[in-house]
Amino acid sequence: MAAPFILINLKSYAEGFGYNAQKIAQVAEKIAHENDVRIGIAPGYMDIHPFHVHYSLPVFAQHVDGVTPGAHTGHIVADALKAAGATGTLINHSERRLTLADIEAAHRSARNAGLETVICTNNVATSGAATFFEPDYIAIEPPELIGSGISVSKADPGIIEKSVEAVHSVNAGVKVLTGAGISTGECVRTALDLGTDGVLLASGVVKAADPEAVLRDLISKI
Ligand SMILES: O=C(CO)COP(=O)(O)O
Repeated sequence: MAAPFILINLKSYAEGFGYNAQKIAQVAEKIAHENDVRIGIAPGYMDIHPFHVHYSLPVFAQHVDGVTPGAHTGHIVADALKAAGATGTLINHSERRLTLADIEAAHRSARNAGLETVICTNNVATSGAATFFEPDYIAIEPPELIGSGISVSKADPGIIEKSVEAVHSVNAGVKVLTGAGISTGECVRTALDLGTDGVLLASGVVKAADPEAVLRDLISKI
C-alpha cells in the first residue's frame, strides 16, 4: 500500500494564516521527510504560491470552480491554481458544497489542469456517486462531526467502512480518506484499519497549541 496520506485543511482559521500557517507547513514537511507518510496542506488561496515556493509538500486548494480560463470574474480557475503551484484541490467540501453538475465540472477542470483531486462527500451514497467522476480520492466527512472534536473513527466507524465499500464497488482504484474530529494517532490507525488511505483534518492541527506534537502523534500508529 502507498504511504498513508494526511491532508491538513487550514480552512479560514485565523491560526491558519501567515506565520502560523508557515510553521504548520514547516513541521509537516519535516515529519513527512522523516517518516513513511505523505502529508499535504490545503491553505487559503493566498498561501498557495508561497507554500509552493518554500516547501516540498503537496499543496491543495480548498475549492475550484468548473470554469475554463476566460471572461469570468472572481472565480477560482484550475489552470491558475496549477500556475500558482497547487498540486491538487478539494472539491465539494461540506463548507463549500456544490451541486452534482458543479462537482463534475470542477473535477473536469481540475483534471484537465493536471491537479490531483479529492472530492469530499457527506454520506455513503454521495461517496459512491462521486466515485463515478474518477477522482484520486473520495474524502468522507460526516458534517455533524466536523469541528466537533468527536472523531469519526470512534463515533461512526460504520460510515467509513460502508463508504470504502461503496467507493470500491464502483472503482477499486479510487482511494478513500476520512475526516471530522480526527486528532490522534489512534483515530488515524482506526481509519486505516477500516480500509481508508488516510485522513483529512483541520482543527485538531490548526487550532492546537503545539501542532508539531499533534502531527507526531497522528502518525505514531501508522
Ligand atoms: O472539515 C474537515 C477537514 O476538511 C474536518 O475538520 P475537523 O478536523 O476540524 O473536524
